[in-house]
Amino acid sequence: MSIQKLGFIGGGNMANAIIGGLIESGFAASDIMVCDLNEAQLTRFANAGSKTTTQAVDVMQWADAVVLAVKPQVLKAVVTPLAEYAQQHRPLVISIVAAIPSTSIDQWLGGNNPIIRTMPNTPALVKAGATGLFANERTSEAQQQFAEQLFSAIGQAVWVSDENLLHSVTAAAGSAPAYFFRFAEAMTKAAMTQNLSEQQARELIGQTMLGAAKMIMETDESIEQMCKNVCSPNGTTERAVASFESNHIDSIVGQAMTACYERSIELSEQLAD
Ligand SMILES: NC(=O)C1=CN([C@@H]2O[C@H](COP(=O)(O)OP(=O)(O)OC[C@H]3O[C@@H](n4cnc5c(N)ncnc54)[C@H](O)[C@@H]3O)[C@@H](O)[C@H]2O)C=CC1
Ligand SMILES: O=C(O)[C@@H]1CCC=N1
Repeated sequence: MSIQKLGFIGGGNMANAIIGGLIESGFAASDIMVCDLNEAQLTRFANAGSKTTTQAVDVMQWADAVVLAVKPQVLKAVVTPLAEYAQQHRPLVISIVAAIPSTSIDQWLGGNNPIIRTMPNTPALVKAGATGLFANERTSEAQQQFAEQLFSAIGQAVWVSDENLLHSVTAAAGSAPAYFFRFAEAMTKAAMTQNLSEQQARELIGQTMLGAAKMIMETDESIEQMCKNVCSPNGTTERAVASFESNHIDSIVGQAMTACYERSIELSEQLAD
């Protein structure tokens, strides 16, 4: 079965980022249907030319591929009533929901469903997302190719063969834009104490983060060496890096990512069946 019609159950922050990036990459808005209980959330999708509904069953009956994009805490209640439609229509199910394993989603949808679990992130909105993907054994090669094309259209798609690695992907990518935003916020505050305006700081810091990221993605130099290349002996950068080291930056970052990883496992243990 070819996949053309893409449905979303949940039209919030992450769905909006994915849909925005897909339309920007040329995906037809009219081939997208979004379901959300909050009609205000649906307006932006309708304005972009997508179909909208407040009934998840409409998506399940219409779409060739259904993206589950509600919060983990409500997923079971949302999908369980859709089992009969999943069994009849058997769309490809793509979950962006953190922590909930494909086995639980499959059980809640009546069994034997092709499911691809993903862990995307919000830079998808500007086609610079990073997404981890895992396919259960009922997905076809064509379905896996569709998912890869979908998430490659909005950034980098990385397959994992062990679904448990999606906990690690959550810590390293799914949640990680927040780490960089928080770091940029701290840099902006510091820059403003050094008399740059907030706009000047935003432009300089944003471009520097973008440039560093492009160097990581487009060169083969180690990240450690690229850091050393900035540190002129006895210069300015050495002082900044020394300050980071004396404040145990590796420990700070490691503790944060461990907290994220452990919360993902905790949610899985709490919510999976
Ligand atoms: N925000 C992010 O950066 C990322 C989020 N995710 C995952 O994406 C999922 C959604 O997260 P966000 O978009 O941030 O949350 P959100 O709260 O912005 O969006 C969730 C949407 O689901 C809607 N909803 C709730 N119950 C519904 C129902 N019964 N039928 C239809 N829609 C319903 C809500 O009205 C809301 O608009 C979560 O499972 C999260 O773990 C994954 C990767 C990144
Ligand atoms: O914070 C969360 O739970 C979601 C999943 C990854 C990013 N946001």
